[in-house]
Amino acid sequence: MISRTIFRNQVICRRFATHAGPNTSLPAVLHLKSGQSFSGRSFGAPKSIFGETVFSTSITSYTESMTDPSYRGQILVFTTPLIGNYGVPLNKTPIDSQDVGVILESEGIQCSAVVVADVAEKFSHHAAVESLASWCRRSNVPGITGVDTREITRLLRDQGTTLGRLAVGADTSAPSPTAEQYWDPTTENLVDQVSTKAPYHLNPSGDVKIAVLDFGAKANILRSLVRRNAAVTVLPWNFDFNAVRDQFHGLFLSNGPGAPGHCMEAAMKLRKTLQEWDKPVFGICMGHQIIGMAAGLEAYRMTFGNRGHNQPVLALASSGSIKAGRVYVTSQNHQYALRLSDPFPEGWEPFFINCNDSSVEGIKSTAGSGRKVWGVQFHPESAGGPLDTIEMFTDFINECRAHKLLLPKITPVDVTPGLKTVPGFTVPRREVTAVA
Ligand SMILES: NC(=O)CC[C@H](N)C(=O)O
Repeated sequence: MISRTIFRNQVICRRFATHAGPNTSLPAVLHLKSGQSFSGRSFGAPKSIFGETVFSTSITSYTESMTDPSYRGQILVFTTPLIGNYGVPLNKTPIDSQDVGVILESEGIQCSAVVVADVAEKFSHHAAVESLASWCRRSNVPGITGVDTREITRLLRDQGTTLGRLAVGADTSAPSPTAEQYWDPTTENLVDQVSTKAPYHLNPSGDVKIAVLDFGAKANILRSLVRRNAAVTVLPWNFDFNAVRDQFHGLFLSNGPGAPGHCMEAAMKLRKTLQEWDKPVFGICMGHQIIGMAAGLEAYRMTFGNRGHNQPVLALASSGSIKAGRVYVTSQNHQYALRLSDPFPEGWEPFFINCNDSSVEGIKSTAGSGRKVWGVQFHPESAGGPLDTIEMFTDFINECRAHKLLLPKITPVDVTPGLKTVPGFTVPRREVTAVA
């Protein structure tokens, strides 16, 4: 049985692999605003683009990263050298109550371009239907292969996230762009481009009603709520939640692309919600930054940002499945963070801190505040990445179930059973700045 399945997959892969290789006929050049240029070959769409050049250290899940709406406007450099070797799956599922309509993180590729050391021309995976090059071509997204991604990453790691241009074909013989020509995606409200335009429902027969403010929600966040039997209503990012809040048992704020400052309007509406509504609120990444801004904290642009699936965070407080003193390995993709203020706004406390750069990784309402509100900078839903903190979704749903509904709690799974807590362990304060 197993060998027959392997044989069938090999036949399928060979069939697709024969006509799915990269378009190696065109030259491509990645220019950085800091002055460096890297020459390689084009694959995917034969077009040139501007964007913000960022690197991710994730070793798997290029399909999930590329469809994550938080990568909107970014030229994504993969530090893993061989990308594309398991191809790309069909991004559709039959709609049923437990489903959110896609296999990947959104309907299509969200990043502006991809940069890889060595794009795989042949791919092998039972669910793959096409190559990375073919998917990029079909999606009108350019890629460059054959460049030294170690060198690019070392530059970005020293000077910080840098604006870039991927020039393809005839554009490669044009001079590098001038500083004024580079387009900075963070000057635009990218959230408005990716958020749903109209409210929609998932799993309407679920027993707890959750509103999701969609700043560019990854599908696995919606899946993680639906799988815990939530009835989910997804609302546009600037929807007036206060007008409908009585219909819901909890509010969730999603991840999203670009600068959080563009969403100040949402933060001000949330401030009113938090003053007048006592039900649970949970936010991830952009959602966490908006909760922080509503609480009175400042969101600032980091020099480097964190993108990868191996970011260690230390829990500073216990809450639900999270134990103070434990280090959790997390999936991350962000450029902005909340500033650690001293004192913290009244009624709030830091929840997690990053073990590498000491940035704020989570905040929560204090026990005495009368509220249950948490935000985390990392991605508990991962896709891809480790599931160390996945039970934070169970914690949120349980708080919503307990709040006046009096439904029984779901038992969380201990996903890190072997981990010991280290009472009193703190991360030394480190300053991370760009090399001049
Ligand atoms: N994944 C996210 O939600 C990212 C939030 C925000 N765009 C940042 O870069 O920090």
